[in-house]
Amino acid sequence: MSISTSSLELGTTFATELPELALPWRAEEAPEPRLLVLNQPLAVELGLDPAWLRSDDGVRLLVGNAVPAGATPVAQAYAGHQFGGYSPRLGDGRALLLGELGGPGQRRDLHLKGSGRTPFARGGDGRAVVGPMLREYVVSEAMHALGIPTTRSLAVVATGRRVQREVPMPGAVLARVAASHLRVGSFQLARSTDDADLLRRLADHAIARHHPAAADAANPALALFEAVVAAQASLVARWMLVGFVHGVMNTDNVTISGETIDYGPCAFLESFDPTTTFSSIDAQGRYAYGNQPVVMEWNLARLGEALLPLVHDDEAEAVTLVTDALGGFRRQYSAAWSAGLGAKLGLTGAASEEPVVDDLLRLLQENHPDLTSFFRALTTAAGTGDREPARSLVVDLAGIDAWLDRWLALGPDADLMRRTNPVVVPRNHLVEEALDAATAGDLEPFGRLVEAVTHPFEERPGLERYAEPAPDSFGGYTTYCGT
Ligand SMILES: Nc1ncnc2c1ncn2[C@@H]1O[C@H](COP(=O)(O)OP(=O)(O)OP(=O)(O)O)[C@@H](O)[C@H]1O
Repeated sequence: MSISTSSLELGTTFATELPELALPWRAEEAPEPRLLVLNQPLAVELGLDPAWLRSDDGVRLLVGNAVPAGATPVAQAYAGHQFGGYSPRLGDGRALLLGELGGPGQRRDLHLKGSGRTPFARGGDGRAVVGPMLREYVVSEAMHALGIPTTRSLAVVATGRRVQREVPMPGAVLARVAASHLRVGSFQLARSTDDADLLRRLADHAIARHHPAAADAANPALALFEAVVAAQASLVARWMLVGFVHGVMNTDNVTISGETIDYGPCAFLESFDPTTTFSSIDAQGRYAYGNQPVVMEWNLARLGEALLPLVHDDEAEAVTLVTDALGGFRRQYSAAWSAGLGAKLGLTGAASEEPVVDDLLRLLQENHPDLTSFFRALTTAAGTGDREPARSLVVDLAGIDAWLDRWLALGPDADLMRRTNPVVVPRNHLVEEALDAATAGDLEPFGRLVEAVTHPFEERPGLERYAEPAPDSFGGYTTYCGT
């Protein structure tokens, strides 16, 4: 494949269809760009030549120093509720949509994060630093490997610039790929302008790009809303099943596509405790693990409000229709959670609806075992009959023995459990260790971590430590990884 910056074609659908939400802008020049990590499989999937991306020319593209001919990089405008408070004007303060890869039906955004100040930067410096960008890289790729819809990470490039944080840190740009960067906040902004045509064009754009079946519905805007509700109910159930805590579920971090976006103060549960948060800026625990479904429902209500004028001319009727559609969230979330939990226990069909499934939650809440280890221990019990690994993780031995008797009597499918319960998730202490090393210039631990978390269902010799909880158990660990 022969490709260069000048021959790379990037679509401009968003910029041309929604100019009110797209501010043409250029990245800040990176003085000494250096590729830290390239996602070779993703590059190939996108039809990009990894060897070219590694070249000086490719790295200049990935850091924003060069723009392909015909491309129109834009900062995208959006609004959003952050920790419950409405910000009317957010937008990409430190990011740019370079353009779209692929044709109709398979368009994907190529986007830069950390590429310099834009008119949406407010007081920010427009920059990002190596640690958090590598963190987004490794966690998003882990999520993808776990089968959870997510934005993807194509590359992280060090800029060669020191960025002022608490102490000066090495700067970096993340090249991110997403089904799109349309957010609930994009609709909130469009609605706030009172420009009915803009709101309509945004909905049409979202339907064409993500939920094309809605175009043929009697009420396309309502069908779009229903499709986003369904996608997000499924997504949050998947987060909950692996113990993922997003950490900053503001409406500007909820996509219309149903992909997970923005890996800031996120982490995976270790000890099972629904009140767990990992973000020091979330003092109230608004975005705690156990709150995530209800927070997502709240965020979707904000999307429903934004769509009201498109749903029906009569506002009262529109509210009724949107409220009914939002009611689908709880049903769909519960169905996805129950089926997923059943699969984690190797149970399908009627067996997955047995009370033993829900009874496990009580056991988990009372004993706080490490979530990932516990389900792998159950996998062992189903496969070999060895109950000791599971027993070793709980205090209430009589309780677990009685529960194991009832569950094993249902004949759980150990193969299904092996495919469903990861051995490896990006545990916080391992991520921090790898990022600290990378920030100091040693990328080897990061490479090993990526290798482990992108094969989450494999028990591989030499990688045992990636399956182990932190030695001091991270139940109460709080971090905000900064930006
Ligand atoms: N250093 C910064 N300079 C300028 N703007 C910033 C900076 N950090 C964050 N922002 C802006 O603040 C808002 C909220 O930030 P948040 O951390 O949710 O987004 P992000 O991580 O930068 O990007 P994304 O949500 O696309 O992953 C966004 O509008 C973002 O562009």
